[in-house]
Amino acid sequence: MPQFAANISWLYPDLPFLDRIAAAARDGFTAVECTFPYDRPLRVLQDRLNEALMHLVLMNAPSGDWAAGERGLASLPEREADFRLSIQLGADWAQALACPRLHILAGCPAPGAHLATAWAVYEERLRWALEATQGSGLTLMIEPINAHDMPGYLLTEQAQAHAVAARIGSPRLKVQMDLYHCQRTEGDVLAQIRHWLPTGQVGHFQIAGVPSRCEPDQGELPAAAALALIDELSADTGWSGWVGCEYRPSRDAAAGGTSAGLDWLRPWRPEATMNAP
Ligand SMILES: O=C(O)C(=O)[C@H](O)CO
Ligand SMILES: [Mg+2]
Repeated sequence: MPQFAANISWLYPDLPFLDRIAAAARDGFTAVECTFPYDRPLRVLQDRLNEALMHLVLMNAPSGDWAAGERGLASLPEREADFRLSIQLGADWAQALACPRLHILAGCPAPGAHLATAWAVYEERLRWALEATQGSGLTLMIEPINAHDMPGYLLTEQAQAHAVAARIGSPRLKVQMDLYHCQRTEGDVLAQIRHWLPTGQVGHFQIAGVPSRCEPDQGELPAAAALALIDELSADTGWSGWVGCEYRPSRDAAAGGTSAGLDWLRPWRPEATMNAP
């Protein structure tokens, strides 16, 4: 059975960030993931995770000036010093939170930038990050992201990410396969899962409906078939990661919010106590 993590940067939007951990626990999750936890007190975050008996399984390294349009620093030649600091900070937080996976966003090269240089810088930076975090137990993640949501983002296709991971060749560098981005960019998501999961280079899945990015069963993503395939291939290959629920709930608080929209998850967690009716 796939294991599911609630992405608390996206789910439970009607609650304060820290309260989303307990809300996810009430809905039967045993793990959460998030994007950027850095503006909350680390100690409080640790306490909330411990109180809810919740694992944090994925977070992002700081990714530059988000408000100014930056989406990671890893491929930006002029941001080397800031990139290194972001990895050090992200790794420190991940370790303090016992989070085993740290996503490093590739970044959006400036319009007109020399792309071959951006790719070379990206690979060199990932190698540096692996070296800098050696002995930490952290797995570093790279994620192809679709160009509708993140115009100009360097890494958009599964094959690009897998080629980078294969060239670098570290068991601590894995691909974060977000089925929402994959379906939007490349389509044919079942064939993509069947092709890439057995490589051993997929370290995490995420899921959302396409194109709305709401509950996974809304829209064109074959969510049930995708989860069944992950289940089947996990049994064949021994894959044992998480599926992050990274979507924007379609129901507001008055309509039951995130919890009421979790019906799609019910077949996959028969043992869990879920608040959803
Ligand atoms: O946007 C996504 O899909 C992600 O998973 C990243 O964390 C970007 O924040
Ligand atoms: Mg994602």
